[in-house]
Amino acid sequence: MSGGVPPRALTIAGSDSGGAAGLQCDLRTFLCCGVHGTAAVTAVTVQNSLGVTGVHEVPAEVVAAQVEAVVTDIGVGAAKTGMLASRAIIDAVADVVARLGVAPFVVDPVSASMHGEPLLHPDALTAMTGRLFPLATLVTPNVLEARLLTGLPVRDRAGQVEAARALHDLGPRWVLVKGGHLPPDQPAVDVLYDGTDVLELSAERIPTRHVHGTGDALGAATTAWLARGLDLVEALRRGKQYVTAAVADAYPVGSGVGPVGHRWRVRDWPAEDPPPAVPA
Ligand SMILES: Nc1ncnc2c1ncn2[C@@H]1O[C@H](COP(=O)(O)OP(=O)(O)O)[C@@H](O)[C@H]1O
Ligand SMILES: Cc1ncc(COP(=O)(O)OP(=O)(O)O)c(N)n1
Repeated sequence: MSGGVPPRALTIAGSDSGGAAGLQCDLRTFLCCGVHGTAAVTAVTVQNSLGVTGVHEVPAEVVAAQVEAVVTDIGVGAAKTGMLASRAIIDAVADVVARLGVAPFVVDPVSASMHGEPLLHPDALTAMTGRLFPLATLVTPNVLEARLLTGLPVRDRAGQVEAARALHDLGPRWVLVKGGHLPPDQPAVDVLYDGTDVLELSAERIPTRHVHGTGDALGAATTAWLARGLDLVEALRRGKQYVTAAVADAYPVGSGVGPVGHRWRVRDWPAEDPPPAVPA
């Protein structure tokens, strides 16, 4: 990334104090994909490997101001959303993204932590689908979010396709229904739908309990590759490769669920050595 202006990507997301998911995961992934990362913080969560015990929301106008400050000065080649917390924040994000023409725009409709604590007020769901989905290049619900948003059972691949079709009717260009939460005997298959064709992105399910941050890693890597100019399908293929490698590189920290790993991208730095000095 030396010399010249690097590609830039923006995450509009919450902070995970445990460092596994949220904007910490997104910024780490952006770097690992060769992109300068920027962040508009939506909420501060009190979170570790065992779960979320507190949420402090950022005022909606401050979230929008962060987006505007980044877009109008640094520039944004692609953006993603993570935890948006409230209807007011969703409305503010939709307004500023539409006004500034932020695109491509990846919307991960994060509704709960992997331990089940809510990360989105229930009354914000209609704003998510009504305001944000029509602006989205890609929406990336997991199986639980697809159930919540459609009311469909979504138990297998056929259910993923049915949900993707229903969600596509709400206005996004592409829908990806992720398969990480399907039963462990099924492969990790994500279903992509563009209104006409269904494409499967499949990977072997890696047997680990340390899967905190999978959704964010997939969305952020895809956003990074969009910022680098790839088309959606190729960016998503690389995002899927990234998250599969990250799950394979997951590690335990804390006494609960550990994070997916990003160290495979910097393997050339021996663990015992400091990273190269930054020139003054
Ligand atoms: N054990 C696993 N092995 C390989 N890939 C996985 C595993 N668990 C999740 N994934 C992949 O991680 C990505 C995120 O999926 P998912 O866990 O469903 O989303 P979220 O993190 O939003 O709940 C998807 O590409 C999914 O297929
Ligand atoms: C602050 C914050 N944002 C998002 C999440 C959920 O992360 P995600 O990668 O979508 O899901 P898991 O793979 O961790 O289930 C979070 N926990 N905190």
